[in-house]
Amino acid sequence: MAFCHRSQMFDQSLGSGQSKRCPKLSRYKLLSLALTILAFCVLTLVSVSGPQTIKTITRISVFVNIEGAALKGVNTNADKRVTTSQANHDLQHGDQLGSSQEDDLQKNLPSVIVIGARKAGTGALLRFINLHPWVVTSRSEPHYFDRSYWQGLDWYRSRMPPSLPHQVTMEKTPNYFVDRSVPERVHNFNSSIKLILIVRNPIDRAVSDYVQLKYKFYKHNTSGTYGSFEERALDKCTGRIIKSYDPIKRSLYSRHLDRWLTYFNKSQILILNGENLKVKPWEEMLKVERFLQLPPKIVRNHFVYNETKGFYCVQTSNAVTTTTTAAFQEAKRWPESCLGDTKGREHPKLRPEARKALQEFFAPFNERFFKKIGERFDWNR
Ligand SMILES: Nc1ncnc2c1ncn2[C@@H]1O[C@H](COP(=O)(O)OS(=O)(=O)O)[C@@H](OP(=O)(O)O)[C@H]1O
Repeated sequence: MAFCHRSQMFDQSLGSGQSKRCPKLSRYKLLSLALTILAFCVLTLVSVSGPQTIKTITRISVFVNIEGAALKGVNTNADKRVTTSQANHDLQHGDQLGSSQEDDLQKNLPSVIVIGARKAGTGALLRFINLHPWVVTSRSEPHYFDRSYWQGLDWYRSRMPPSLPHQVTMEKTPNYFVDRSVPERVHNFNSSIKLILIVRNPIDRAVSDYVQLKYKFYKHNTSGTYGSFEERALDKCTGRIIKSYDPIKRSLYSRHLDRWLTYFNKSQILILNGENLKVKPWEEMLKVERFLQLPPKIVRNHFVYNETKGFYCVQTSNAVTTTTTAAFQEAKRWPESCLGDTKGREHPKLRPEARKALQEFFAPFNERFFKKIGERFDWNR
C-alpha cells in the first residue's frame, strides 16, 4: 500500500505496532518538514545579515567542492590545480581537512626534487615550501639517486612523507647537482619531473662548504689541522685557484648544469636566487608556487626576522596546518621555526687579493651559467 491514513501513522509513531506500517510516507513527510524548516532558516538569515551570509555559504560550498575533488584525486595533475586555484586562493591558511582523509594518506614518489646547490639555501627552501598546504617534503636528504640507487624505488618511496592525493611530494638532496650519474638516473625515473636549483654567489657558497668540511674534520679528528680556506683553495706558490678542491668544484655551476641540460629541458628546472631567499624569502617562494602551479599561499607574514640568527624564520603561529589528523600533522611537523646551527656559521674573512683571484676565476663560469639560464645575478662582490 502506497498511502495510509493519518491515524495509522500516528499509531505507528506511538509505537503501537498494531497498525499497518507505512514508513515511506512518514520519512518523506519528515524530510519535507526538515527541508522546509532549513529553507526558512536560510531565508531568514539572508534577509537579516544580507551579503555576508551569502559569502559564508559560498565559501563553505567552495571548500567542500575543492577538498571533495582533491580527495577523489582529480587534482593530481597541474592543469586541474590551476582550475581550482582561483577559488582556493580565497581560502585562508589553516585549511582544515576532515579526519576521514587519514585513509587517503599514502607515501608517494617525489614529483619535485631540489637538486642543489649545497650550501645555497636548500634547507631554508624546503622548510619554507613546507608551509604550503599542498606540499609535503621529506625530512632528511634521501640520497637515493647518488648513494642508494641500488635500494630500488620501494626504498625511495619509504623515505617520503605520507601525503594526500592532491599534494605534491618533494625531496632535496643537494649532492645530486654535482654527481655525474644522477641526471640520467633521474631522467629514467621520471622524464617530466620538476627540478629546483638554488644558487648563491659561488665564492660564498665555496666558503660555506669549506666551513662545513672543517667542522666535520674536527668532529672526527682529534689531531691535525684542516687549514684555512685560502690554504686549501689557493695554490701557495702561484696563488692560482685549485679547481680540484671540492668546494671550488661544486661552485662551477655552468659545468654541473650542462649535465642536467643534456637530459632535461630548461623549462623543467627552476633556478632560485639564494641571496634573495635570505632577505625576501616570500619572493622566492612565490616563484616556487608558480613553477609548481600551486595557488599562492606563502606570504610575507609567515616570516619573522630573527636578529640573533640573522635570518628569517617561520612565524609558527601563522604556519599552515592542512589537516587535523595526527598522522598527517606528523608529516607536516617541523621542530623549530628557525633552521638549526649548521646554517649561518661564521665565515672566515678573505684577504682582498684572495677574493679578487676567486672573482676572476669564477667570472667566466658565471657568465656561461647566466647565458644558459637567461638571468643574471649580482655576484661581482
Ligand atoms: N632563513 C634561513 N635560515 C638559515 N639559513 C639560511 C636561510 N636563508 C638562507 N640560508 C642560507 O642557507 C645556507 C645553508 O644552505 P643549505 O641549507 O643548502 O645547506 S646544506 O647544503 O643543506 O648543508 C646558509 O649558509 P651559511 O650562512 O654559509 O651557513 C644560509 O646562509
